[in-house]
Amino acid sequence: MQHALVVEKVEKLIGDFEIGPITLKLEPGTITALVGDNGAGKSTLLKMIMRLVKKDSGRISVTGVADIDTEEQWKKNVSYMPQALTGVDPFTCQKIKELVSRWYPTWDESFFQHLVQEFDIPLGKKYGKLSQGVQQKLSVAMALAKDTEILLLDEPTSNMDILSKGKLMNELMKWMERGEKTVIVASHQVDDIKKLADYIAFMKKGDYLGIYEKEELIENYKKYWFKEPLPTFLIEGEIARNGDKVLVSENATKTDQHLFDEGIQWIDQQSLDLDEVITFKLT
Ligand SMILES: Nc1ncnc2c1ncn2[C@@H]1O[C@H](COP(=O)(O)OP(=O)(O)OP(=O)(O)O)[C@@H](O)[C@H]1O
Repeated sequence: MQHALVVEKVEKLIGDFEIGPITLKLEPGTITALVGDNGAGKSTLLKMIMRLVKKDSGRISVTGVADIDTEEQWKKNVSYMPQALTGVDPFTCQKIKELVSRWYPTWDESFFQHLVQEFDIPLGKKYGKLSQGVQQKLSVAMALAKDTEILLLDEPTSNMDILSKGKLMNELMKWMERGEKTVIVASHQVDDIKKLADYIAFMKKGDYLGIYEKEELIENYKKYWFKEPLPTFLIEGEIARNGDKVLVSENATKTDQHLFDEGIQWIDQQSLDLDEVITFKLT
């Protein structure tokens, strides 16, 4: 399988804060949510992929090309929506769009105009005068209109209202159907992750905890209820207990087998919600 984006053993030291090593191999046609606590290193990873921050070691390659030499080649393949645009406050949205779009040979003007309508973006207004939510709408509209194969989104909906978030989800899903698109989205929004992500990659305090298929991850985490108190020894897969009759597992297959072997019967069993899974992963 040809991966669309490969991040291999990437490391970065910021002061005494270590990020990585991070290894991610992303298949075309997938959305990966990058999830972690504040300051975990998610934005820094996206910036390293975007070459805005220099990595100390490791390799980042796109569609099998280890070193894309020119800016031009890079821009054909990758677009990035940062948390905030800097240095553009005095410019109108229209001007910013003109400055950005000319660099992208794949720029889709009619799609951009569709997003302007959909999100009600005031093209004639100065960026610095817009609310943060509207600034995000412009950023995301430009990122999608670049129509590159790889798209990196850093907290795209953190300031958006509920209606706009929903619209963006739908636009992004439709956008994925345009071709072999590969997306990484750094997000704290569980609803977005639930709806969009095929994979979830976790970071915690600079450490990379791995990448998981979302459905598989949800299936693995289960809560069990028992009639009788549990034995004191650790059950395989166990990660938490509430009292002595409720157990949480991160590997339901192993837990089921162990309980069966020990002749312990549960009275109820339930999958965890994604926000609970994320909480367990990051604590
Ligand atoms: N330019 C910089 N100078 C100094 N420290 C930095 C710089 N950029 C990032 N850091 C530090 O690196 C760490 C990772 O920051 P980063 O912004 O990548 O985290 P994050 O996971 O995106 O956080 P959040 O969820 O809050 O956006 C933090 O401790 C941050 O303070």
